Amino acid sequence: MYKIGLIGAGNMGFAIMKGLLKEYLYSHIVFTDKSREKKERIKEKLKIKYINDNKELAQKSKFIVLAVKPQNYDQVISEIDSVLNEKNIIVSIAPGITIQYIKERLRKDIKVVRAMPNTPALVGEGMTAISFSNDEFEEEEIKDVKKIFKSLGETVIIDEKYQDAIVPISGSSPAYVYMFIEAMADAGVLMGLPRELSYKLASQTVLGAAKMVLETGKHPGELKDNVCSPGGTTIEAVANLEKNGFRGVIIEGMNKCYEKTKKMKN
Ligand SMILES: NC(=O)C1=CN([C@@H]2O[C@H](COP(=O)(O)OP(=O)(O)OC[C@H]3O[C@@H](n4cnc5c(N)ncnc54)[C@H](O)[C@@H]3O)[C@@H](O)[C@H]2O)C=CC1
Ligand SMILES: O=C(O)[C@@H]1CCC=N1
Repeated sequence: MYKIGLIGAGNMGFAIMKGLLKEYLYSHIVFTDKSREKKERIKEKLKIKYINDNKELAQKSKFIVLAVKPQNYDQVISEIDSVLNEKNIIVSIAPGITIQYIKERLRKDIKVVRAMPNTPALVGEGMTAISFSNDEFEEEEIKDVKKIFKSLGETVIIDEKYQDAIVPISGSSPAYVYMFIEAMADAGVLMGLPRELSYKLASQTVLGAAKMVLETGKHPGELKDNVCSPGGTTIEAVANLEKNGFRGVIIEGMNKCYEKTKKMKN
């Protein structure tokens, strides 16, 4: 019997497995994927075993993480449904798919966790928001779920009603943070800096600024003010970014992401 079985070993499935290895032995984890080549590559890289059949994986795992695209959920759920029992816990990481949606597609009353992780799990700096179906979970099971996601980085437990809003703020947001880093590096290159040096300077600065917010507890506005010397260089950039709608563009983009999440499969 495996502790954790992952169905789907793509970007997120792989990041989760890599993170899990900080807390669990590779012999506690198993996975499936449609792609034979991907399975072989991951087995080679992480030493985690794969199974070819989703049903067999469900039969042999306590926690079953559905790490496939939302459009594959129905098919995967119907494949594993017949072998699930009350000891199983399904962990869904798909945007917009509710706990109720999954429960309605299962013949038995199986416990379902809805979580939204992100790919920085790969380097132990993930952020996962977790919701439990109701009070049917035992203390030990809640502890286990927290431990699974804790091995990927930070966790918060939230009411499921907030899950759709988690997607733009931490599930999808690494993408736009990378765009920000890329844009800063492009600007560096425009000014004559070598590309690699630009990436290093931009990404360490994003990391450092994020740590400042988390560790000083200061308002981001105050931290920004501390960088802006009166009549200095920074305020020139800040004023120009404001003129071009820097904040508005981010808020609007995230709102689009939220609207799309709500349309996924609720
Ligand atoms: N990529 C990200 O940053 C995040 C993704 N998610 C969610 O995680 C889930 C997976 O996303 P990604 O890993 O990015 O997608 P992906 O496309 O990289 O991986 C999905 C994997 O599932 C496999 N697959 C498809 N159908 C299958 C089946 N019937 N049985 C077994 N394997 C099957 C595919 O071969 C593929 O390797 C999605 O629901 C996504 O919305 C959640 C948080 C962040
Ligand atoms: O783009 C997506 O649909 C997934 C959900 C969160 C991050 N990636």
